[in-house]
Amino acid sequence: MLRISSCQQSIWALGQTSRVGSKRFISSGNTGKDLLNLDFLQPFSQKSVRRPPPVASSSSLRPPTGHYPRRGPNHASGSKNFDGSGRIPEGSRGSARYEQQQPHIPKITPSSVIPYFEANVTTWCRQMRTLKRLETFGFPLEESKRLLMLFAQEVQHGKLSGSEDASFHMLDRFAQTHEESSIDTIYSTIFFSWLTQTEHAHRSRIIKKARVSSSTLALADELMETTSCYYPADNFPFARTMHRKVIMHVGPTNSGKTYHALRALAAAKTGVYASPLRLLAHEIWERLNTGQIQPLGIEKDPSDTQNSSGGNPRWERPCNMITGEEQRIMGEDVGLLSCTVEMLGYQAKSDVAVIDEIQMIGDPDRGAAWTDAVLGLAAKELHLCGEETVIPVVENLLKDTGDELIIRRYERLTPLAVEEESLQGDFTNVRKGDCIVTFSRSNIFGIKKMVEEKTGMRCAVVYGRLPPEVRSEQAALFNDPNSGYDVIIGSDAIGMGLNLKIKRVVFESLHKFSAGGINPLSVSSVKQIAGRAGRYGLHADAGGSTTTLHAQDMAYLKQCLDTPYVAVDYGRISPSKEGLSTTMSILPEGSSIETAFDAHRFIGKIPPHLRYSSQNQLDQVYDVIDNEWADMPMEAKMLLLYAPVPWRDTKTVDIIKNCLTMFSETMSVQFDKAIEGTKFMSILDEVEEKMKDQKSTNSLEDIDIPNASDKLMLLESFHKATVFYIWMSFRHPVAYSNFEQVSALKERIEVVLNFMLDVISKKENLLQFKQLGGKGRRATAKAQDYSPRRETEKLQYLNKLDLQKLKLSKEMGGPTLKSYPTKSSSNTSSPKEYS
Ligand SMILES: Nc1ncnc2c1ncn2[C@@H]1O[C@H](COP(=O)(O)OP(=O)(O)OP(=O)(O)O)[C@@H](O)[C@H]1O
Repeated sequence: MLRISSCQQSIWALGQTSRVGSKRFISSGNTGKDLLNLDFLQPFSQKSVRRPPPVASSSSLRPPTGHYPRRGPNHASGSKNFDGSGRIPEGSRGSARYEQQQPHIPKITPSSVIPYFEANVTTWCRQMRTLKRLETFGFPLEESKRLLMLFAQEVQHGKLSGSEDASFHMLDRFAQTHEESSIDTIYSTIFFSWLTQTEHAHRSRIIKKARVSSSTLALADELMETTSCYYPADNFPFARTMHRKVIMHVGPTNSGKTYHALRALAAAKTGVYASPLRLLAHEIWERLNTGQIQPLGIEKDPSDTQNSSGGNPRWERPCNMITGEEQRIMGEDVGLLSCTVEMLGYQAKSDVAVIDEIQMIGDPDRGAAWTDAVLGLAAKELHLCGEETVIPVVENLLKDTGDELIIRRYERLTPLAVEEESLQGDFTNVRKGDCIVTFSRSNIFGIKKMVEEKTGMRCAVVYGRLPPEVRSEQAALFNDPNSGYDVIIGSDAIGMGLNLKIKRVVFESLHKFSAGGINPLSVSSVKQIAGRAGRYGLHADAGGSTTTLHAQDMAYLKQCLDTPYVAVDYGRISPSKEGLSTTMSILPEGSSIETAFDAHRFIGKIPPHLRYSSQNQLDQVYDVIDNEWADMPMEAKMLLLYAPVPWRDTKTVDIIKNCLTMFSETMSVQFDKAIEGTKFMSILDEVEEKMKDQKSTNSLEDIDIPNASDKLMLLESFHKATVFYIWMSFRHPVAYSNFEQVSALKERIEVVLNFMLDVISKKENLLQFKQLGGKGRRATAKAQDYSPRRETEKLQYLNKLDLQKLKLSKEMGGPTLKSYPTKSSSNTSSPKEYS
């Protein structure tokens, strides 16, 4: 636990000492263990009043006027056509693409919603977590008990389930697709909408029967008002002044969706490309600047020449780039911008905006950024590229904006064949142009070793923990026919964003470990990954194929490719920074960030086609921010919440904590001090020495790095720490003043990581090969040399290295105030981007 010094307290002078919120008491299941002995509920728990459910037509489900949800002051008049029905969307039964299977979640059919609601209300009201949650929101315990008792009584007497009331409280959400906590959430939001109903008779009854004070009712009203977001489109007044033309480009992977949207962008005077990945933002930025995207309406001309990047000089479009950690500014008056979706700004109008991978709107962790982008981009023409499955969610979002929606459907440009046979577990069947997909990091290196031994071909590797720069480099090696890297081994990170010359995708496995155990890959993931084979325009022999390593997986592969995409049931929404701050100001003093999020999740009304973002990834964040840095000012907490912090990586988090301590104590964060006591620099130096050895022998065979796998992992963590520092230096340039040095360090790590990827499969047996079906025959490894291009680059790098190290050690000594070429950063929000 970090100690908060007195100096820190004076900097974070909010005087917050007592914490009310804690997540510990919130248990996940309704097991009965957390039931309180709430005698006050006994009169109602025994007699469940059952009545036949009313038939709720979609029109009858419209919230009555004069009730919550309240609309913000900026509500656009064009949004009167919002349906607000809460009806169960077509195709919403199936598992959502990004959700875990939750077998313990009850199946509630539309016709059993009301019996379910009434029969289980007492259980919900009796749960310890229900009462405790109300307490963290500031409701007095005794009043909460009486309120819950009255609520249970009224529910059981059918007071909330007449057709008008059922629709007002949106009871049909019980029958929509569920995630783990949704039953609890739905009960809670119904409870609050009941509590804050405005009719005089209702209020008098509550005051009289539950003996609730007016301050408690006022608190409920205030919380309801600040946490409700029933008309999220209203949060973007700038876009609401426009009548936008929204064009959805939908179809399978490799069907040309993005191609058409990008042509419109390249022809626009002003425009923005929003990417799911840093890598992709970079790629599009480069392609626009170097004339590799043919602007719509501009034809090829026989007299056209090629620039050094292979682009057409007539098509070059100056474009800036902003991601969480990088800014490439070509000029102040440049009309185009490529950025990650979390870095979008909503204060400027443009002609064309492109949002890529729109189906990410359903992603539990990041989906809210896509929802904001769809609602908030003030573009005359908004292009959304992605899967067809997301159309209903977008349609629902746009009902509230009055925009025009055009849907363009595409077919795959090249055929994708499923091969008759698997590789029969034999790596000698691997061919040039294969991409082998596996889901653990150690498997990746094990397979690389096996393939290299058995076929003599070299393998590039791509997986999620690798920095995007290294992934790009590995992809370039695979795409370069002269590099010697003929095979690529990857995790599902290959599914998005890299242009790879894959001829065949081979699944080592179709199961992946994720929270909750080992689960089969979703249909959508299988299609997306397999679809990378035979990228249009990259192969002379157009078309690709897919298969599995093991025969037993073939049936599931075929089944997935034959199954239609599963619908995205709902989009995601997150409380805004401002919303959270207001909520914090209403909650009891010292409340945690987690309590503020909970208030939004468990009180506020949101439209039926949206859900709040998942809390899964925030657990570690709460641990650090709420427990260790409880006294940190709200603004600093919010910044940290959106910073690129790999919360599960304790090595990186330790460095980040050092940075935060330095920031709070001295307002000067020196990176060398933050990493003091770690092995990071010594490992980096050690590997760089090995690179020099390799330079003299020109062979990897004699390079021996003990515990290379562990060191690789540490270097990956080290890289993430540099990324965090650079990100913070954009927000606090004076305090995080080692920007240039840390950037140089980051580049060094990237080069070393690439080297390690080569070394590692040579020296370590990372896998039980039998498990992979290897026959144990050790083929003579062919000595592999680097391609001339790569070798020259490496020599140049090594020559620069000593110079750089010298400079770095001098410069890291003390605080230096540097100004950076491009620090716009009016937008410091949410770079939780994937890289
Ligand atoms: N009409 C076309 N003429 C030339 N090249 C095209 C055309 N359409 C698409 N391409 C090329 O085909 C490849 C796939 O296109 P694109 O990236 O637009 O597909 P996509 O449907 O967006 O797939 P993904 O979702 O996998 O990115 C790209 O390299 C693109 O430049």
